[in-house]
Amino acid sequence: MKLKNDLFLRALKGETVDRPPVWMMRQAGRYLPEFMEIKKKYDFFTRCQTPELASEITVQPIRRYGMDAAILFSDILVIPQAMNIEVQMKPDFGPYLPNPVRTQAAVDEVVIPDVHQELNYVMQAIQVTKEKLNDEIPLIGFAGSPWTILCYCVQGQGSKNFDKAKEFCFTNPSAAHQLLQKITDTTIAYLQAKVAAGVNAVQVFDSWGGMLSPVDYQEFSFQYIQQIVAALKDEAPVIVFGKGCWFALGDMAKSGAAALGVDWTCSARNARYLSGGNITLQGNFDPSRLLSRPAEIKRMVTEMINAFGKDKYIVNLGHGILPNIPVDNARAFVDAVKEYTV
Ligand SMILES: Cc1c2[nH]c(c1CCC(=O)O)Cc1[nH]c(c(CCC(=O)O)c1C)Cc1[nH]c(c(CCC(=O)O)c1C)Cc1[nH]c(c(C)c1CCC(=O)O)C2
Repeated sequence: MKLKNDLFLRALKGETVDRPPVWMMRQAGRYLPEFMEIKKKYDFFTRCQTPELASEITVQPIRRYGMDAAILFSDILVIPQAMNIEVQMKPDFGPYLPNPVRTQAAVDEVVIPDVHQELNYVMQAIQVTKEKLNDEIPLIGFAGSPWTILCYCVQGQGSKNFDKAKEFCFTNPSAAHQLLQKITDTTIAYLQAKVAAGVNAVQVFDSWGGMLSPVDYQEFSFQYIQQIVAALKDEAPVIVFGKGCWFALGDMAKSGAAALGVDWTCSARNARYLSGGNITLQGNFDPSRLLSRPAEIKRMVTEMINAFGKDKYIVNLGHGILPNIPVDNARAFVDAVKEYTV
């Protein structure tokens, strides 16, 4: 079915456009009052697991601002949860995994699930969301990178440096690679199922890739992302976003990905240079810059588009939107793109 607004998919193909498409990482979230209303009534995983709620939260930012793509409300941690690892979302704390995976025996206990069964609620949420979107705009599905998922599985919670996750990789690489491969196999099946259920593109979030040195990144992160891209690229366009991973843009550009995410510490010029100048890039507004006044946000967004160029470019933030962003500032970000003319 042809979408009424296919700007995002055209940018992923590298086609010439009048203006670049825009969406925001974590756009379905806590800066929206209508999201907070739902959050008051249902806990985190209930929101993820109830297709009616997940689809409603997904379309909330679209109704308010009219972005060019929607991203399914869910979380990267539904994968470890489906792999027999307990995951809790503690209010005002974040993810908490009471039994972190830190030994070979614990890795052996991790299962590769039947994603159609264990994560069937995600596929249902996709179908309901597609109905609500009514072929207006594309829907993005996502997963965490295997390294970023391992970070939570081993550390057991968020961390400034993920020291326990790194210690596990560096002292027991054989067990670490077995865990990474189990996560990779599950993620491939999961993303393939999401595409079959109706998502138009997928994004892999390597949120903690930048914690690794370039050499360790190859061993513990990139080779697994490469497997995911290779398995998915003929089924849907794949966006790879690695926070702090500017050093890997060259390898990522050759991976078969349709587009690469960039964070705000890398200039547009550098990102184009490092990625070879031919692949679509996505990013990279500093999420905290949405705290500037709306007029200044608009000016900076226009400058950002000029720096990346309107083609082969998707306007986004350099990481997820912060909960304390005023709703009118988020609107200024989206409107600046829609008002863009060369
Ligand atoms: C690392 C990571 C996680 N989850 C995710 C990542 C990768 C992206 C990134 O780096 O930001 C991905 C994610 N999580 C969520 C989405 C929704 C879709 C979207 O709008 O982008 C997406 C794409 C919902 C969520 N996931 C979570 C919330 C907030 C809690 C809540 O709603 O109760 C939302 C809206 C909880 C969550 N989930 C996670 C953390 C660290 C937290 C708590 C801290 C935080 O909120 O940022 C793990």
